[in-house]
Amino acid sequence: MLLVLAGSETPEVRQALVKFMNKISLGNISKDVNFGWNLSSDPCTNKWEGITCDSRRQHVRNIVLDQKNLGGVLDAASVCEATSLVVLSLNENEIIGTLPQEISNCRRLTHLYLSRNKFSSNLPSSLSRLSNLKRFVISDNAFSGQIPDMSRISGLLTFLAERNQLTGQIPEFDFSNLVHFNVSYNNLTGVVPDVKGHFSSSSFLGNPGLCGVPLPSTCPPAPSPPPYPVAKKEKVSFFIYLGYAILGLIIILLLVWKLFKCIRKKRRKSTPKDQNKTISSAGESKAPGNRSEYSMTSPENSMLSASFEILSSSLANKLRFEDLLRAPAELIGKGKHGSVYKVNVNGVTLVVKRIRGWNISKGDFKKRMQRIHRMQHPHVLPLVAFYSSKQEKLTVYKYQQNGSLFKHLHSSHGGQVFEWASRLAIAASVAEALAYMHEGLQNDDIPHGNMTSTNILLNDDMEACLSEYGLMPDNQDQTVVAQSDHSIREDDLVAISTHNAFKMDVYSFGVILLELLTGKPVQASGYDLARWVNSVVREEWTGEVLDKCLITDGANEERMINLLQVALRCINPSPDARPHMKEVAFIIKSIKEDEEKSVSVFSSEV
Ligand SMILES: Nc1ncnc2c1ncn2[C@@H]1O[C@H](COP(=O)(O)OP(=O)(O)OP(=O)(O)O)[C@@H](O)[C@H]1O
Repeated sequence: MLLVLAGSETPEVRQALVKFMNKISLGNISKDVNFGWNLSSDPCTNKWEGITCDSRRQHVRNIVLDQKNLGGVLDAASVCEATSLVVLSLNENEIIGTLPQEISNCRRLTHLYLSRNKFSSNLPSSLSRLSNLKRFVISDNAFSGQIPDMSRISGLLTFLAERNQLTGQIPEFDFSNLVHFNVSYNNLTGVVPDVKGHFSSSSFLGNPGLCGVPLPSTCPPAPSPPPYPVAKKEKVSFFIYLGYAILGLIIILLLVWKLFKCIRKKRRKSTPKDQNKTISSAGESKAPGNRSEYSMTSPENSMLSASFEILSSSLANKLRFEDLLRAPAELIGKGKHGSVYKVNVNGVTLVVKRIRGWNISKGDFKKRMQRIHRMQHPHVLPLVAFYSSKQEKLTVYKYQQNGSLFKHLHSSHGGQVFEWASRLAIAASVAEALAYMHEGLQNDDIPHGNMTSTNILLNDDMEACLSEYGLMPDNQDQTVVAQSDHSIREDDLVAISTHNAFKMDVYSFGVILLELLTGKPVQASGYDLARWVNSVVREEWTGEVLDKCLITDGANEERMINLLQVALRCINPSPDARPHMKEVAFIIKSIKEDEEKSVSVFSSEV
């Protein structure tokens, strides 16, 4: 009779798995009906012991055979025929022999647990090809030889190899990423590598030939290089030349110091003259942190002031355009559309964005800024004032000392995790704000135009505010569009309509969600976040894109995946297939509510 096993592993895979089981169990266990591993059944639909499959019960994902009294050898070539295998756990058995090179055929393997067995011989060099590996545990075996180079496995979180017979030096590891690392009680030698303060001596103890921090034994000084046989005469002339060189250096330093003093004197004298520069010729500092002075010529004074409008009533009494221009300004950034200055006026710290090259009339700019200002939302940073002349436009906002989302995601905070709940709250606030603005400004054709994590600022209560709404020149800056929407081909640019510009905001918001979920910057040295996430997800390794520090911090993976699905919809290459921000905001709000409920249930249980 022909046995038909619908939607299951192929006969070849089943055969390979049974072969693996025969070898690892020394041929005894396949006869044991309780294990159920045989050719007339299917590992997923007939639930072979120790096997779990994917949700559609088609492919083997995990093999967990801990404490099963297995005393044979590991046939890696056979078990890796199950190409979707993610977890292989064989802890606490009596398995003998080697870990074969063919283990690298298990390309998707993320967890490999082999502790407390009788494995021996060298670890295979092919381990470095298991690029998805997160946890590797081989403690309490008799592995010998050198630890292979696993530094290319960027997602490795655990490497536990204590109580083996490993020799040689500890190779390079990405210690800033590793969460668990232990090579104690082996025969390793040499200097302990820089573990960046992440691991204590207990990870290295019991290796008599190891030395250096964090172990108590200091390493002997490196042998000094053999003395260079220099003739006495040569030595003397060397010192003479050295003397000349030092003298020359002192003279040069003296000259530079004199020159510097002269320039400073001249500058002090010429300061009153420089203050007559107009705003359009005011010097821009070349690097953030330098100071530059705004100032204006008196004949134009009244004309310039007339183009200046204050919108925030709380600052209206205090702020005069002249004060703003005269105040010392610190350049804090140069973006695609101009420069940003931090200015202190009458005790209030403001940010002035100087927009260049926007071909919009004074009147249209004024109407646009007033329209945006009327929208008011708690998560949109209000405009304090604006200025418009033919050559340039200025917008003024209150300075947000907690900085941008970009800064919080991508700068180090002393090892502190930017926690999942905060990231989700930011996603929800920004989605809500953007949905509100889109709805109110749809008829005026004013999208945000430049949604980036640098334009999401955190206020004094660490709540997200959307900044610089509507500052992108309408459809003018096509290269900006092309840069931020990677789905748009250059020859399609002419076709970009305002409708698409709103959908562009949705795309850019999706990318911000990816930044929140992965903790990775949008672009760095040739790599592109949206493209990378799409490629990993296509390979069905969805969970792999999530920020590791969130996972180790106990963030809920299911809700992260839900948010990832929203992000993927937003970055759909086809603008029309992207959802409206209103729908996006609704979904994120419900994910956030789920999160809050689970936290409150958890705290009431505690
Ligand atoms: N109101 C503000 N308070 C504090 N920091 C701000 C404020 N506005 C802008 N910044 C910060 O100033 C820097 C420069 O801002 P800018 O908007 O020019 O840069 P960008 O967002 O990288 O470029 P662009 O918006 O032109 O694409 C950014 O780091 C931004 O987060």
